Amino acid sequence: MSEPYGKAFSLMRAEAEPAWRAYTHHAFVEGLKAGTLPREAFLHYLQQDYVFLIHFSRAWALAVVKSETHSEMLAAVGTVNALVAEEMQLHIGICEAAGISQEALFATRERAENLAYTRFVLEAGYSGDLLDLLAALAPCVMGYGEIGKRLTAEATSTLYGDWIDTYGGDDYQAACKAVGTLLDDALERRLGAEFTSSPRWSRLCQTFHTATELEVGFWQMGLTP
Ligand SMILES: Cc1ncc(C[n+]2csc(CCO)c2C)c(N)n1
Repeated sequence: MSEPYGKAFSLMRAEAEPAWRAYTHHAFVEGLKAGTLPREAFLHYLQQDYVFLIHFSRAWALAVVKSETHSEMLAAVGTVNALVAEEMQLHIGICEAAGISQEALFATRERAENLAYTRFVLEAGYSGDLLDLLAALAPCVMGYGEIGKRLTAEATSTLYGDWIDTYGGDDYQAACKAVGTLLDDALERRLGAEFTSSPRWSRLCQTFHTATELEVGFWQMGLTP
């Protein structure tokens, strides 16, 4: 399928090249695929990502605040729940197995690349509407969906299999589709069916592009514990 996560996402992704490819094919990702990523880098990334998820949960909670319909609220609240109940749980589990306690995880000092990304997303939501916020959130959700799907098919090692299964699995792929539908519907509701002709479109694509670059920075941070 050429638009597995909806129409707007496909258009925004095309506008964000080559940053999109740098994000989804980063050396960190290729290391997960081949099992060559040093364990130390992976655990460092997971600890930072735990802090990232705390702020991302806040951003998705803001999407509930910025919703204008019940179905928008349902989609946003479903993501808040998936984040807090499942994704953060994955990090806690893997870190605990590696001897990093939940207290240590919570006390992780946030790296600047991490802080820049989540505060950029929150600011997009604070000063804008649901569209500005979703444009900043989409690269994270769909990027990991693409990476998970590709690595499920191409991985040559089982070392990072739990991580790959989480994002390549049916549940997560369904969540990406749901966010794609939320984005398409929210755009149509606010800007009309021809949303790419709206004067707001280029700014939304710019927000998506910046968030994509911040994802590249996050992977790069992961490689430098
Ligand atoms: C740097 C970074 N980017 C994206 C994700 C993936 N992710 C974060 S929130 C969310 C949506 C709800 O599941 C998803 C998929 C991550 N973990 N870390």
